[in-house]
Amino acid sequence: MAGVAGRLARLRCSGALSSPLQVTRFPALQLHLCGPAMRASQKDFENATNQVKLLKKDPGNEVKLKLYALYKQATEGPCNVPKPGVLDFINKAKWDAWNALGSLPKETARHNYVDLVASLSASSESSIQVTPAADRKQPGSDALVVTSQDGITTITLNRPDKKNALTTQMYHDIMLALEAAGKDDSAITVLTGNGDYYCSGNDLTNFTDIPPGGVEEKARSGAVLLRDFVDCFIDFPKPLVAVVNGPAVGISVTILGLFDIVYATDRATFHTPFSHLGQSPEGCSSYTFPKMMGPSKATEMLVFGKKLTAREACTQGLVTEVFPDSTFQKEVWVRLKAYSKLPPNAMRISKQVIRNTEKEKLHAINAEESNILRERWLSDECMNAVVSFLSKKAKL
Ligand SMILES: CCCCC/C=C/C(=O)SCCNC(=O)CCNC(=O)[C@H](O)C(C)(C)COP(=O)(O)OP(=O)(O)OC[C@H]1O[C@@H](n2cnc3c(N)ncnc32)[C@H](O)[C@@H]1OP(=O)(O)O
Repeated sequence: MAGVAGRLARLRCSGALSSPLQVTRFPALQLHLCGPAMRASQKDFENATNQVKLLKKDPGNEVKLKLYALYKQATEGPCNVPKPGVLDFINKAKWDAWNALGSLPKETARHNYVDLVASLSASSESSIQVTPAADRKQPGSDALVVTSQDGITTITLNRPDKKNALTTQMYHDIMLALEAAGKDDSAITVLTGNGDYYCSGNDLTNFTDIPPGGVEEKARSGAVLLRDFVDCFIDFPKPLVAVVNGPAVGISVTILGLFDIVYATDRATFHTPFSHLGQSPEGCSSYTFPKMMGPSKATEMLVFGKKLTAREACTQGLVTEVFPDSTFQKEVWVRLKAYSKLPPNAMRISKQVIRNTEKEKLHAINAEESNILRERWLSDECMNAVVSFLSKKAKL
């Protein structure tokens, strides 16, 4: 554990790569202002540092780095600490951002900080004032888009530049979206991705957001989140369809066993590299995969990380049907629109007849997989894999 703790200490990030609130957890953010402010007063600056803690929306890593750099410049002046080593990538990113401000005067930095926080607060306010269509509560960030049309509620993963990797916020938003979709007047619910990927699985930077309770607390809360997330798929009451628009990795693959239909473009691949990541299967795949494809094919995927093409996944029963990429969207949506016109109550009841017998078992398996993963997340094998990816040394 000492090795893990050491690496985690380097991974730990209080503003650059984690939640918005962590911007405020730098020791340096304890105020010790000196000198008069010329354009933004000391009071404005203090208010702004408090306002940052109240932002409702994660401003993203780039903005967090800017805030960090401006804060340091405003309170300490030009960067005056040694450059961190190349492997200490988080502190190096922070150092780079601060150092890039050169000899910017403290007063200007203070003013820019106040301006930046004001603009973030304004956009955060306007995003929660938007009245959602069809009385739907909108997700907490743009990373998830929920729409309803033609009797279909579509939940779209919308982080194409990150291959739709799932942030902690997105897990929560997907759960809320599923809860609402389960109760709305649509007949079918679809999960899909925006961009060239369907989803690259868990966002590995989630591991860098360590709470005050340390890595054990992080692993514990991660396991609770995972269990709750997968429970929503087990319990989803109406037909749930995955429109797999590109490659799928990790948890986005394992939960496919809980969908009622999986349509895939022939460009999609299905990859569960848990051993490579020092992790273990989740999403009830330790049960659904052997059941659908037999234990040995499931082992190739879940233990040895064999990546399946869409056609192979279809042969194994993980995918319902594969479509040529050029006609994928058109063919799939025509099909789904026709299905959505079928009597919704009959579809809902038929789904429940098919699925309900297994529900209790699936919940127990989900709880067990989540517990096992909690242990795995504390292992050196897992931490090494995450560090390798985040330091850009490894890709799947
Ligand atoms: C609480 C619930 C936990 C549930 C447990 C879940 C487990 C899992 O899901 S395990 C699977 C985790 N996923 C991965 O290990 C995938 C890691 N990503 C990759 O290996 C590659 O990015 C790729 C193969 C998915 C795509 O490679 P490529 O086409 O070369 O694209 P880039 O690597 O340049 O990616 C663009 C951009 O996106 C970032 N990114 C992609 N995937 C993730 C990810 N899973 N987590 C964090 N970031 C990811 C990537 O770092 C690039 O970012 P920039 O460098 O900033 O552009």
